[in-house]
Amino acid sequence: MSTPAAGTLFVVAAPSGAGKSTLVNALLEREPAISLSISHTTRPPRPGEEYGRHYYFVERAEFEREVAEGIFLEHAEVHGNLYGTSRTTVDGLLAQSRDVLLEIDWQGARQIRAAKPDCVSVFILPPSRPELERRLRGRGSDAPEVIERRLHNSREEIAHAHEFDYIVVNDRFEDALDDLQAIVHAVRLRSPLQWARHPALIDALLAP
Ligand SMILES: Nc1ncnc2c1ncn2[C@@H]1O[C@H](COP(=O)(O)OP(=O)(O)OP(=O)(O)O)[C@@H](O)[C@H]1O
Ligand SMILES: Nc1nc2c(ncn2[C@@H]2O[C@H](COP(=O)(O)O)[C@@H](O)[C@H]2O)c(=O)[nH]1
Repeated sequence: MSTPAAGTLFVVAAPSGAGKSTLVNALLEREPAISLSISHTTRPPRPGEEYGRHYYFVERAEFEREVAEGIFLEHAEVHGNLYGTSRTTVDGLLAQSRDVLLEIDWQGARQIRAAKPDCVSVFILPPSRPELERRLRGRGSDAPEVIERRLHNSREEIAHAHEFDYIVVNDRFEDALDDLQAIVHAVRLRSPLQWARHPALIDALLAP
């Protein structure tokens, strides 16, 4: 008997505040067959965030022990906190032919590409730097110094956009969501899309 095909691993990254989580949550409502991997992190929970639903919140010592035990498929330090993806969770879901989505940073995406070359990676861009800042501040979830750090780090994140298979601009939310869903459908149909790479927008977002 032949082995059933493994699911697809989707990787989504973005500079903080571009709207990645909001887009991914809306995509998962449209595509309930995709499982979201819940990461481990040493970041303290934001108001309303729950253990096991948004993240597995752990102390740094515990996270470092887990790294040493090899439980992570990828892990990275992002904005001063550690984040990691459980290997057994992802491999278990893929083996059950489930599609899995990882919301991770560019460093993690690089590690995933090396470990799982068949993964499909998507980078979300904001339409402009002022809009990215408006969204980060408007979210109201982070202290001013955390927002400054994330805005500063956004340049490095965006500088890696070209490493991703697809780039989606999150200007009008519904358009970006349609784009993300079109990518998922194209992957399922094994019919790669011709997709814009947005070099001028990337240059503008990286400009001093
Ligand atoms: N297209 C959009 N237009 C206007 N606001 C948006 C749009 N998409 C998302 N937002 C808002 O921007 C804010 C940041 O979104 P979100 O929390 O999803 O960002 P993120 O990229 O996941 O950030 P982080 O990586 O820090 O978690 C939220 O308040 C969200 O409602
Ligand atoms: N490499 C990884 N990056 C991750 C993971 N989970 C989340 N992230 C990224 O961290 C930043 C900040 O997230 P926040 O929830 O504190 O706003 C963001 O870019 C996430 O995508 C992970 O498991 N590995």
